[in-house]
Amino acid sequence: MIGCTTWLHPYVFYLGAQPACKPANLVCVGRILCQMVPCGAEEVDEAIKSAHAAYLQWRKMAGMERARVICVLFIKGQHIQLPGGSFAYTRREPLGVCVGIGAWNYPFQIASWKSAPALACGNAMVFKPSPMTPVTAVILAEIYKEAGVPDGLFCVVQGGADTGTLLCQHPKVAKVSFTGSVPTGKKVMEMSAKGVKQVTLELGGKSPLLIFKDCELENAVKGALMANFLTQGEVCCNGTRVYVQREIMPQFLEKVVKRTKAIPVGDPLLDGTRMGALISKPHLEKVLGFVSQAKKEGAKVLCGGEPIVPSDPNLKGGYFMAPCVLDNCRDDMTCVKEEIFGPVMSVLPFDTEEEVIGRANNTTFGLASGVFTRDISRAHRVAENLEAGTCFINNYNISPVEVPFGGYKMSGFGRENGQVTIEYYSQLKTVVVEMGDVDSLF
Ligand SMILES: NC(=O)c1ccc[n+]([C@@H]2O[C@H](COP(=O)([O-])OP(=O)(O)OC[C@H]3O[C@@H](n4cnc5c(N)ncnc54)[C@H](O)[C@@H]3O)[C@@H](O)[C@H]2O)c1
Ligand SMILES: CCCCC=O
Repeated sequence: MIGCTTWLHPYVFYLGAQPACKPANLVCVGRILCQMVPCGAEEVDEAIKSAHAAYLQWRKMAGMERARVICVLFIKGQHIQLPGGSFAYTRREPLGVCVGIGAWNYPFQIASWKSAPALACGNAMVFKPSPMTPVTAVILAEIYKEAGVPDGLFCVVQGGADTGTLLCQHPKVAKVSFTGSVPTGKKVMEMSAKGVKQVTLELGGKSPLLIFKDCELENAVKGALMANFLTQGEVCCNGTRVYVQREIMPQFLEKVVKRTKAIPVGDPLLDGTRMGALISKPHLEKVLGFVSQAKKEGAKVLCGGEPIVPSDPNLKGGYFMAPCVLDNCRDDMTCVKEEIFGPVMSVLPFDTEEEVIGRANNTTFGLASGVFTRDISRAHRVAENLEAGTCFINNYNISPVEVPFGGYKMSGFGRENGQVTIEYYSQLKTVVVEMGDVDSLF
């Protein structure tokens, strides 16, 4: 393990049932997966120092040399011609030791999306996974080690808010890339500002999905399911406010409810399963609380919204719930305004394009959005007018690693994935070269 600081003890981690992160030999949920000790000031300092020592060697390596252990994107500067044959050029240089702090819902991807470009640009990274999902970042450290990444360059520290705070406040840290909720993101930004550290914030969302009457309805229904129920609905960019043009609402609801009721919920290691358990008991209770609140505010539950105890005795301790579709929703309801982060779809009618764009943008979030229509002009017009970092046209939740991902408004700033990531893990040095004599004023 490369400089991988992982201790065993008091932190107790329960196994959720996320297909992406679940070890293959464990099928039970609600049981202890592992126990770890949160890192304190001494361990955090040790990890940052070891990352810094590795960085001093790594930063000197050419992109081609780094490419032997990590697939390096083309990192290049510019040449700028000046009068009299003089010129300037720019170099993209690394920032130093970067910190990555991750959420629990995409633990391996978040660790990879942050560390791979950071290392490719010549930085070191100290990564803190969520205390709910501490294991996969350690596996990533082992993968890097096997690939030939130098010792100390990628360090994993375990812990929660206190450890995260120590990382953000450490004077040797040049940048913090954070994925998590808006309230924690604000704290991270505040702490980083004190040390004038660069920040990338990948925060929460409450994204709109607009379904026009001229859409291909089967695709729109499938898209709405992808936008709401992928990974138990625990996805930041989910399109949980589903606006459907009034004329097609009955057909849409009939199809969406039929498909939702048929989603196989259970053991994510089985091929046929399409939805696992939620991450924890408190989170399940929070999501169910949103459903109760929605009912009190006038929403109608068309299906799901209640806990499920699967028939398999191995799954009895798990935090399963039936995916839920809410009808009769209004823009002022809690379920429509707040991020639920569970399998709950809120459906709302609309009449005109102008009206729905105004309603879709009436939120402090701006992570993603989607539109289903056969009208190509409308599709691009809507994409332009929605205030969000991503707009999916005639599909939803397609996020390949080549494509930039990130938010507008309170969903954050900076981008992950794609070529543009280089800008967020490097700084620009300008070198000015005089080819003649110095024309001095003095
Ligand atoms: N935009 C994105 O790319 C993206 C991706 C995944 C998840 N998310 C968001 O993440 C949230 C769910 O994740 P969560 O519950 O783990 O979020 P969270 O904000 O509670 O925690 C995120 C991380 O921050 C750490 N942390 C907590 N307090 C801290 C502090 N004071 N200083 C430094 N670090 C601190 C946590 O230990 C954890 O590692 C949702 O809002 C979801 O939308 C966003
Ligand atoms: C595209 C997946 C981003 C992760 C959000 O929760």
